[in-house]
This record gives sequence, structure tokens and C-alpha cells, in this order.
Amino acid sequence: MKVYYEHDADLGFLSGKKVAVLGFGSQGHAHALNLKDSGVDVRVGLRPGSKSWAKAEGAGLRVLPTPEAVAEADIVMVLLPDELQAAVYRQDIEPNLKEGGALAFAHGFNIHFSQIKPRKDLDVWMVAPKGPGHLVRSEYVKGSGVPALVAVHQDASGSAFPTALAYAKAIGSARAGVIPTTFKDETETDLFGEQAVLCGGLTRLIQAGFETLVEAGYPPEMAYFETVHEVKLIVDLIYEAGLSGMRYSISNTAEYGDYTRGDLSVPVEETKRRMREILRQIQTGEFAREWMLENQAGQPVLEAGRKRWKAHPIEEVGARLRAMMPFLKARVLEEVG
Ligand SMILES: NC(=O)c1ccc[n+]([C@@H]2O[C@H](COP(=O)([O-])OP(=O)(O)OC[C@H]3O[C@@H](n4cnc5c(N)ncnc54)[C@H](O)[C@@H]3O)[C@@H](O)[C@H]2O)c1
Ligand SMILES: CC(C)(O)[C@@H](O)C(=O)O
Ligand SMILES: [Mg+2]
Ligand SMILES: [Mg+2]
Repeated sequence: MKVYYEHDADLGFLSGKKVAVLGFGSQGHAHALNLKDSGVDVRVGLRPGSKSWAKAEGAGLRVLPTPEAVAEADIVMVLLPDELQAAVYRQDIEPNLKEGGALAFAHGFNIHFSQIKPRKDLDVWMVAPKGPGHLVRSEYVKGSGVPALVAVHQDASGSAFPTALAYAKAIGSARAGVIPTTFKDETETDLFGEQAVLCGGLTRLIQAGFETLVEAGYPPEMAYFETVHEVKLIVDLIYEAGLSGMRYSISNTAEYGDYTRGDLSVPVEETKRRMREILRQIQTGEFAREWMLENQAGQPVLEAGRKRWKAHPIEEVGARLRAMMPFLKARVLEEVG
């Protein structure tokens, strides 16, 4: 498979183009600021009264109400919560986006699950960073980038792909690698990754480790350092040098324990059986239907999950310990509260 890098992408495909970034959340602030720093003509579209308005203006961006931002744009990047995109598309985007414009996404959910059926005259493409928005910004500022997937759903202009590639370059992703794919594959793998491994899986592994130690009588502070804080240090080694690189750095004792006890903690075959069920629910659209119903009901499960996890002891001890580490000026801390 070809992986695209900076020399494969031509920023010329964005020159003379006006880009509207809708939303100033995790991805929105990162795209808008990276585009601006890459010399792209960018404006941010928000709802009047949005809390993000002053923040975006404070960061030196031009902010307009969504319909006006769309009306003056050649490219509209939709960085609103997935569950709101279809309504905003119908109300603010479709009636205002110029003939022959481009509609862009950072995730394929609404196109793949047919929540948005875009006008035929539009280019429809995606640049989906494989990482949280706060890192899309901080990696860019460091001179590096977060890899991304690029896909084209409609190519009315004939230049959707190189334009998407140019956009990926402008947000820093081509520094790390850009993989061409389809909306279907991006949507299914992205949902699988966040549910099974990155978010759902990892938090449960951490939870189980922390609770096992605490229930066995060890101090929660020790349990936190061992099963939460150090995860990053180990993952950093995997990120830089792969599983073998990580195993080179740890002691032989740790490495032997890893090979002989890891499967007792996460029984791989059984876990894969369960992960295939997660994947099935994604591929059949079962997860998407459930998520849309959850939204129609006002997100009760999402809210309950937030409340329950906020009250977990791991969060109390974590907040206390992190407050003693001034170097942990968390990117999201001000927003998390
Ligand atoms: N969070 C991530 O790191 C991440 C990573 C890859 C892809 N994505 C995708 O990026 C998209 C955006 O997700 P996010 O997590 O950055 O969203 P977010 O919840 O962090 O931010 C959404 C923004 O939209 C604004 N908004 C809400 N309703 C609006 C409306 N009606 N009109 C205008 N603005 C409105 C909010 O104020 C906020 O600024 C989604 O498609 C998501 O799947 C997110
Ligand atoms: C950052 C993630 C988990 O990769 C993204 O897919 C998201 O939806 O936030
Ligand atoms: Mg996702
Ligand atoms: Mg993802």
C-alpha cells in the first residue's frame, strides 16, 4: 500500500481556495490553527453564542455564523459532533455551499451510514487524523504530525484526491504518513479501534489492574503510578520503537513476565472472539442505529457513563497525583475542569 508523505502532496491545490472549518472543538481548533499556520485562507463557522467563539477569535481566527462561513467557502470541513452533523448539513450547509464546492469530514460516520446524502455537484472527501485533536495541534507545533487516512466519496471536480492530500499536508499529517482508503473502511476501523482497543479496551485494562491492586490492599497512589501513569511511558516506547523496542528497554524480568503472564491477563483468543462481536455490530450498522437512538433520547447512556466514571476512585487519586506534577500541563485540563 502506498503511504503518502509531504513530497507527494501539493499545497497548490488549496491556493486561492477558502476553507471553512465548522466547529472549534477537539479537531476543529487543531485543523483551523494548523491550516492558518500553513498559510491557508481559513475561517471558522460557529453558532452565534457558542462558547468557542471568543476562543477562536482569541487565537487569531476569523469567526462567522455557520451559514455565512459556508457561503463564502470553497471547502467546508465539518468538525461538529458526529451526531449533529446531519441536521447542520440540512439546515446550514446544503442551502449555502456553492455549486461545485467541497464537503469534507474527519470521520466517515454520516456518509457511510447515509445520514448525509450530499448534493451531486459537490466533491466529498475525508481527512481523518488517527489521533486526538489536541495532539493534531501540539504535534504540528512541534514540527511533527499525526498520521491520517484520506478517502474520496464523490469526485465532481476531478481533483478531490490531490485536494484532500493537500489538506492533510496543511494540518501536518503528511509529515507522519497519509493512507488512502474508503469511507467504509475508515468508519469501521475507526469505530472498532476506539471501542475495542484505544478507549473502551485500554480503560478497562487500566481499571482492572488498578482495582486488583487496591482490592488486594495496596495504596491507590501506588496502584495509580503502576497501572495508569506508567502506561504512557511504556506506550511511548512502543510508539517510537515498536513492541520489540519497548521490550528491549524493560528488564529481562519484566520481559519474561510479559511473555508468560500477559495472556492470563488478556486471553488473546477469547478477547479476539469478543472483538469480532464488536466489529460485527459496527459492520451491520447495529452500533450506528443504537447511537442514533441514544441521541434521539437525549444521550442518557452517555451522560450516565460520564457520571459513573468521574466518580471512580482512579479519578480522585489521579487528579491529586497529577496536581503534584507541574510538567503535566494537560492539553485538555482547562476544558475538562
Ligand atoms: N476528537 C477527536 O480527536 C477526533 C479524531 C478524529 C476524528 N474526529 C471526528 O471529528 C469530528 C469532530 O469531532 P470532535 O471530537 O472534534 O468534536 P467536539 O465535540 O470536540 O467539537 C465540536 C464543536 O462543534 C461545535 N458545535 C456544536 N454544534 C454546533 C452547531 N450546530 N453549529 C456549529 N458548531 C457547533 C461545538 O461548540 C464544538 O466547538 C467528528 O466527525 C469526529 O468523529 C474526532
Ligand atoms: C481520537 C480517536 C479515538 O481516534 C477518534 O476516532 C475519535 O473519535 O475521537
Ligand atoms: Mg472516532
Ligand atoms: Mg480514531
